[in-house]
Amino acid sequence: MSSRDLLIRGRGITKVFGYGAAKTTAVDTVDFDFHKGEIISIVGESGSGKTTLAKIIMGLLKESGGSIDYKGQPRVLRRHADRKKYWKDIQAIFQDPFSSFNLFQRVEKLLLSCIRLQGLKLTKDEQFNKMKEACSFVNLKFEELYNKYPFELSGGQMQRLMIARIFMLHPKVLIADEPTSMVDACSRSTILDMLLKLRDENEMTIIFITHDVGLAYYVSDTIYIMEKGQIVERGPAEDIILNPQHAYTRQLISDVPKIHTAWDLG
Ligand SMILES: Nc1ncnc2c1ncn2[C@@H]1O[C@H](COP(=O)(O)OP(=O)(O)OP(=O)(O)O)[C@@H](O)[C@H]1O
Repeated sequence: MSSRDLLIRGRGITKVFGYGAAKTTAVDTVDFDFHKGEIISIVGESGSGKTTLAKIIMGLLKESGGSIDYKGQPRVLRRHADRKKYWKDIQAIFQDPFSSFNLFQRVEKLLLSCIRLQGLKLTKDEQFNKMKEACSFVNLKFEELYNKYPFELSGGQMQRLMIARIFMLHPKVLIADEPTSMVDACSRSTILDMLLKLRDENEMTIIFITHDVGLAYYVSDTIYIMEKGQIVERGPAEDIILNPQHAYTRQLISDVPKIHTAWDLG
């Protein structure tokens, strides 16, 4: 991919929590280059710093050191207006869908807020059709969700609803932090296929945050392996999985049975 397509570039990103003996370096001098339409997975065990890095990219946490460029310019998130503009382009789906929604806002209000965020002026009928279209994209029936509160939905329905929001918002970048943690294997591949379809339709950049090397191999163009806050290996998904160079990558892969051979259920 040419440097022309470079969308987000991070250099020396570091995040330190706490002070003195209680100090934790959650993210340690991380460099990254994410391109338009690229699917990236950041893979590592629990506590390796993936979510902290995702929150920094998202602009929800301030880095202790390093710099991020967005579309070739230093990213500035000082004023509310800067953040609002950035969040029009970059959206996230987090592990726990219940933490992402206002639980006292009905489903239709939640979807309507996406239409407002885009600044669209639509008639009631057009609004209804847009919400219906977004729900059917993720195999949800809008009529069945109408008038319901998020806490009345299952975890899987909530995760689909989050993707429906992304469908409506058309962000340039999506950060998906374990987006299929609440669904069974079958719904899992449906959700992944939905996200890949969005990438194909919108040239969206997707950053998957996961501990699952198999998922990373299945969906990504590029894999970053993260251990104890550092990126220990990065490269095309095929190279990383089929020809891992770092001992930690080899260990992650060996924990997944038969990642690149057919499953033998006999
Ligand atoms: N707000 C915080 N205050 C103090 N320490 C934190 C905070 N958030 C994260 N940490 C610490 O930073 C380290 C990295 O945590 P992080 O949640 O980024 O890891 P992770 O790889 O996303 O883990 P998981 O897969 O379990 O979500 C951990 O040691 C964690 O305890």
